[in-house]
Amino acid sequence: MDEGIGAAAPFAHVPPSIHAVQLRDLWLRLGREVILRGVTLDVPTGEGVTLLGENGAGKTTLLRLLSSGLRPTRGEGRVMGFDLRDGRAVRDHVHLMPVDGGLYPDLTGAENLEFALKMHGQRGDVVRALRRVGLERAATRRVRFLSAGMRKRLALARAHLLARPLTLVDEPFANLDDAGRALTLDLLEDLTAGGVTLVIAAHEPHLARRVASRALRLAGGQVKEA
Ligand SMILES: Nc1ncnc2c1ncn2[C@@H]1O[C@H](COP(=O)(O)OP(=O)(O)OP(=O)(O)O)[C@@H](O)[C@H]1O
Repeated sequence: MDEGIGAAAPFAHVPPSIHAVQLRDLWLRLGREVILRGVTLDVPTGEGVTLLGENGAGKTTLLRLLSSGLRPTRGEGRVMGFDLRDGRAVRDHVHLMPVDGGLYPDLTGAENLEFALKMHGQRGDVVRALRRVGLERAATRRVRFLSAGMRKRLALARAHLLARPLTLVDEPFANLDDAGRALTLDLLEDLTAGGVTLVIAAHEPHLARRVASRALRLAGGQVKEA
């Protein structure tokens, strides 16, 4: 039995939405490049999705759009019932774990987690979270001195502490050893068991699909069932 981090917040204020993601003919242009070309997609709440696609297909871009880091050029989108253009509401309900972890390099491991909790007005057991990912010794070390795999573990601990209803994870298995991959699967499983909807961009479908069984492929700017 896994030791839970025990911080999953009740999201009683989340409006009932049977869909975690609803996109309608969504287009996105970045500079001269059109990355998304009319994406239409429904992801029911609680249904885990593995997002596949070649390098440069647009997976990270789509995750950034779903977390309101980018605005659609055309089309409509809602996440957890909120319009994608409503950045504040989206940020309150969606967590993106970027491929590099998106951590603050000059803060320690513990400070990164404490700061994330504070930003979201949440409480959580940071010491326990660090222990859960085997990073007790990183509590007082600045992130800039951690290895890529350690940063990944720390970012996972943060995603787990925050447990946003829609959690987007970009390449969670990259830079991890076997133990790290097993731990990642455990933590992601915990999230889904707690009702979190996961979208995982990954190049390892055999791993990602163990926790997010529906597979989608992004190619030519469009999303299709894989
Ligand atoms: N800020 C930007 N401005 C212009 N083009 C961008 C920007 N960010 C990404 N792109 C382009 O968008 C396309 C999709 O990139 P993205 O990072 O989303 O792909 P990906 O599927 O996540 O790739 P990978 O598997 O390599 O991580 C690429 O052609 C990339 O060059």
